[in-house]
Amino acid sequence: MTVDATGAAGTLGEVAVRAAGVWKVYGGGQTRVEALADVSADFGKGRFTAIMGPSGSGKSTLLHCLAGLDKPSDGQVFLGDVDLTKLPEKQLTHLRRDRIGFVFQAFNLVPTLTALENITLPLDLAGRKPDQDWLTTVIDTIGLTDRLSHKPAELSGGQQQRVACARALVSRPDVVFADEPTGNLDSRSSADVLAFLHRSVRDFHQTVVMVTHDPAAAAYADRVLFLADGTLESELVDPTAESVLDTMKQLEAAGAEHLAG
Ligand SMILES: Nc1ncnc2c1ncn2[C@@H]1O[C@H](COP(=O)(O)OP(=O)(O)OP(=O)(O)O)[C@@H](O)[C@H]1O
Repeated sequence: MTVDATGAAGTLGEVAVRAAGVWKVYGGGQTRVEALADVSADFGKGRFTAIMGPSGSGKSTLLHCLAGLDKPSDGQVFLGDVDLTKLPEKQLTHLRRDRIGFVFQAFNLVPTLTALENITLPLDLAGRKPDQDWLTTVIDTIGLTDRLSHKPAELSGGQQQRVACARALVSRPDVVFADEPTGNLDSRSSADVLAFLHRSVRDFHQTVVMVTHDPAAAAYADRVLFLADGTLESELVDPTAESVLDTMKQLEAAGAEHLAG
């Protein structure tokens, strides 16, 4: 299925990232796995998109290809009008550093640095000065002003993940890619992190693409794409936890029927 929704709820907007006929094939012969099979999708600028699907359906592979962390076997990925699949590794590294933010399930903070130093690390590495107004806005929004001098080990999991989100946003990237950002968190901390990502989109026009297993997490997004066996099977605009759950059940039932048939 080709999904061509450049924005949610019928608003046609600019495209931040585009997958065009993306394939990712591992192995060959009897061990050949089509992790992605001809996936095409647009991810609107200033939108929050969730990617869902059963285990092994290709979610992480798609996220990694979209973020330039992995090369598709075939097809193209555009960040704005730059084709990531054509970029030499060095330019790709610079582009990831300057234009993309990442949030992973394991918070990946540097243990010897304070929360503030972790947040500004991407800019320090790039030799850039933070935009003070934006830095203050991000820090105010994550709600950790009184914890900035703490090391990661002195913060809860939810607080560490909010620091990781702030780090992803500090350079005002074109897109933040989040891979199961709430996978290690309890429901209260998950809600804090998701509310922050949601606010970064709604109030600050950032763009977020998030892989999740959790229907409640997906409900924070403007739009949910559902993968099954490496292909896009379905899409929901303005999702609720209930509508996401229903769609997942339908896809699972269709998958079971397909296997039985
Ligand atoms: N490096 C690899 N070599 C071989 N097969 C791989 C590799 N990486 C992923 N795969 C396969 O590609 C398919 C998609 O994997 P992927 O990790 O993208 O799925 P996922 O939907 O993110 O799964 P999960 O929800 O369990 O994390 C799976 O069948 C997986 O076994």
